[in-house]
Amino acid sequence: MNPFFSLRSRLISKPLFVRRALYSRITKPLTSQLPTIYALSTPANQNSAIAIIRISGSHSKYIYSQLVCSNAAPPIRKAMLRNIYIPSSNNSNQLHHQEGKKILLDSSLLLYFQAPNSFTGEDILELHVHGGKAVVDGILKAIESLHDKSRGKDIRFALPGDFSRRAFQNGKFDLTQLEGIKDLIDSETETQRRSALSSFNGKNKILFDNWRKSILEDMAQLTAIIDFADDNSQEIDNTDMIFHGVEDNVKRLRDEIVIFMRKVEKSTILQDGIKLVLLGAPNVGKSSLVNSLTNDDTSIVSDIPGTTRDSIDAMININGYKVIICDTAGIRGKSSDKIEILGMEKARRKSVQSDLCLFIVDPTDSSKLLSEDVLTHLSADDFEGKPVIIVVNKSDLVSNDKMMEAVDDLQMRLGTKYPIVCVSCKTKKGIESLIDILTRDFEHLSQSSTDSSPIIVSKRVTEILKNDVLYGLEEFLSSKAFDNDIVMATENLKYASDGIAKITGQAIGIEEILDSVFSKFCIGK
Ligand SMILES: Nc1nc2c(ncn2[C@@H]2O[C@H](COP(=O)(O)OP(=O)(O)OP(=O)(O)O)[C@@H](O)[C@H]2O)c(=O)[nH]1
Repeated sequence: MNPFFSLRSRLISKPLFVRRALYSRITKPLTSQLPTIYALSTPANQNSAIAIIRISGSHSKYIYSQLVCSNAAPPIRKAMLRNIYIPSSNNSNQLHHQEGKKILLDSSLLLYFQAPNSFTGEDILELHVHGGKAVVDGILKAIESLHDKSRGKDIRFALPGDFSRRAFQNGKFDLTQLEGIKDLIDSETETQRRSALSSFNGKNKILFDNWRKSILEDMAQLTAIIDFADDNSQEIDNTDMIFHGVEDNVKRLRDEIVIFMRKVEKSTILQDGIKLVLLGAPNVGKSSLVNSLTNDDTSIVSDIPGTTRDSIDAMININGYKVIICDTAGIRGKSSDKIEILGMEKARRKSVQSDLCLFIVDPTDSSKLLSEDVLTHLSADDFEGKPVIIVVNKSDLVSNDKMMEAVDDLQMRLGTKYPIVCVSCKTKKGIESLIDILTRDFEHLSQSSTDSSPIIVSKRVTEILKNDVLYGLEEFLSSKAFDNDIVMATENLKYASDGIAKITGQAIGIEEILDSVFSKFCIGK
């Protein structure tokens, strides 16, 4: 028997493909047997003008009719203003409907989406209700009261990520797109939003699908070699050529994935935040600069040297970049104060671990422009190659000539290695130029610019890319070189292609993957 028989049969037995194909032909969602779910999709326990309750599943229309006390079908995809009442279908609520009196809960805007043309692929009802706690609780209770399993009305509160999970199960999105939606909701800055949007729009999905297609094509070629070898056929005498062709493809793909991973690595800085550390002698204006960049009073500013005795981290947004700015205790000469010594040591450590440093100097006293401590720190081995910007602060206190003198002096002692920016935290002069320089450095650090979106993928995706996809491709390349065992080599390619299937959610037995992905979503998503 051809050793590839089972391999080939496994290749064509992807249940999700089959399910997707089926889904495109029928309108009934694949999740139609599941309970109808509902949840508050906007933040809980907060008073707001509007709160949105989302309901998804086959009983959405029933819930609509019970809440609005009408047997007419809801208009599809049309906003409608309706009174929402406590449902009468349930015995306990009969009391509320004595003498035909309906109990009004709210007057709300409703939207109805009919399967399969909805986010989940199921019937969806959205209730845009007034955002008071009592209103929301009352309506959620009203929906809950409609659950009656004996009458086939299985209705339950949604678990975290339930709506997205249904969207996935009904083939509306793949996992990378849904992770993109989660990132979009979590995004705090413009660059995070842009990268999340490109995942959500399916940019990564297309890339991953193409990679998988390429591996499957290579596997098909190798399978053909085995088939012909089994038949003892002379028809393919150029098997070596095919093999080398596959090998070249795999090498190309491996290199492409390595470059992709590098870009992902650079882009993760956007999620975690760029670490920006401020250094300089006491009283040069480090805390004032933090406040100028953040436009608030994050740091304590005082004219007593040594006010900042420990490092202070603050998350700020500079031109759309998430930045963890660290105001340090400064670097100064000898001190006998234990806390000060610890603070300076921490400042050194922080600067070594940072992505970028700002060295702030004060031009008012040229004798203190660059202390020996600062020079020693800049030339330290563990600081080698660190991007640094020299900021000459307090420009409002010196004449233009004195400022130029200070800049010349700095260039003479430091060379042209570091950009020098003159600012005044008091008048804000030069702060915009500093932000421009910082933005260029951030672009460089994260390999992102307005024309090239950074790539952010989840930790789950990077781990599978590394441990399954790249591993499988590397193993293919080495097992092939080792003993030309095509069966073994092809199994390695299968391992890589299954890895991609796990990423997008096309793999067999993905329940545990789904649990791990959707548990990170919030309720109502
Ligand atoms: N005129 C003027 N004064 C400034 C400027 N920047 C800071 N200062 C003043 O300089 C003093 C020290 O400022 P800080 O921001 O506390 O300096 P620091 O470097 O954080 O000080 P340490 O916490 O001691 O390390 C304060 O009185 C500030 O108001 C500036 O651009 N112009």
